[in-house]
Amino acid sequence: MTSLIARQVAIDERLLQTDLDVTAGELVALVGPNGGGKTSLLRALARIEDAGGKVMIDGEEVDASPPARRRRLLSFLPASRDMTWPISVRDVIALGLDRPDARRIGYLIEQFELERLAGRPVNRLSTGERARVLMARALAARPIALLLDEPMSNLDPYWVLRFLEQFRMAADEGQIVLVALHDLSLLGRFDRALLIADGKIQMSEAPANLMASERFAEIFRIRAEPAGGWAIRR
Ligand SMILES: Nc1ncnc2c1ncn2[C@@H]1O[C@H](COP(=O)(O)OP(=O)(O)OP(=O)(O)O)[C@@H](O)[C@H]1O
Repeated sequence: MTSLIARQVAIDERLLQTDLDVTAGELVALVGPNGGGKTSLLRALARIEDAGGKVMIDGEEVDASPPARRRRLLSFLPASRDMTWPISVRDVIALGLDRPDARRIGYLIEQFELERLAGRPVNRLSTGERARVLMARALAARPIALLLDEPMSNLDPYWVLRFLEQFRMAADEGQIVLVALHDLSLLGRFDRALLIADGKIQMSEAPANLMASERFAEIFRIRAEPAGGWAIRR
């Protein structure tokens, strides 16, 4: 079974030594308070930062893979939507590929409804539009593992649902999908949720169990309201 296996990854003062197993087909959410370590964990898994330990994807050690292979193993979507270069939408998506593939780019432009914007420089898009372009780029090479940092933070409700649909499709097609997010109302759409705080994975549970737990409320400093939603826990 295709999986991502991380052993003893750590970043000084930000991420304690962490082991993690994620199986293809599983949609996994990563939640936690601000500064808890979500981005640090994703960056450690993507080997963007020197995090020690090792990360294996589908049995291959990421550190030992040449750049072109690494692009097939994983893609990391950063939380920032900043893009200052005047590169066209089509060309930004192409950056996710090793070699030109007009069909693949056309498919992604269609999936993310970017036809009208395809020739426009990305620095002249709205934030949500840029989020769609960056997601298309992250998917372009059909990487085995998708490591996505707050991909839905700037999206309208339609696009939140469309992104969730894309993630489910990716998982169903055998990709590994790990998504950091803050919107707890979306957690129920995931198969498993990891709660990270103080640089440590504190819990790994089915979302409903996680949200019903005392530890979850304590770490987030919120409590569930009887009528739905959340209140500050004092
Ligand atoms: N470049 C950096 N250098 C040093 N410390 C950092 C750096 N980036 C983040 N940190 C610290 O590492 C810890 C974890 O940060 P991280 O960005 O991983 O959290 P997060 O869970 O993604 O937070 P948020 O929800 O605010 O995006 C925080 O205490 C933060 O202050």
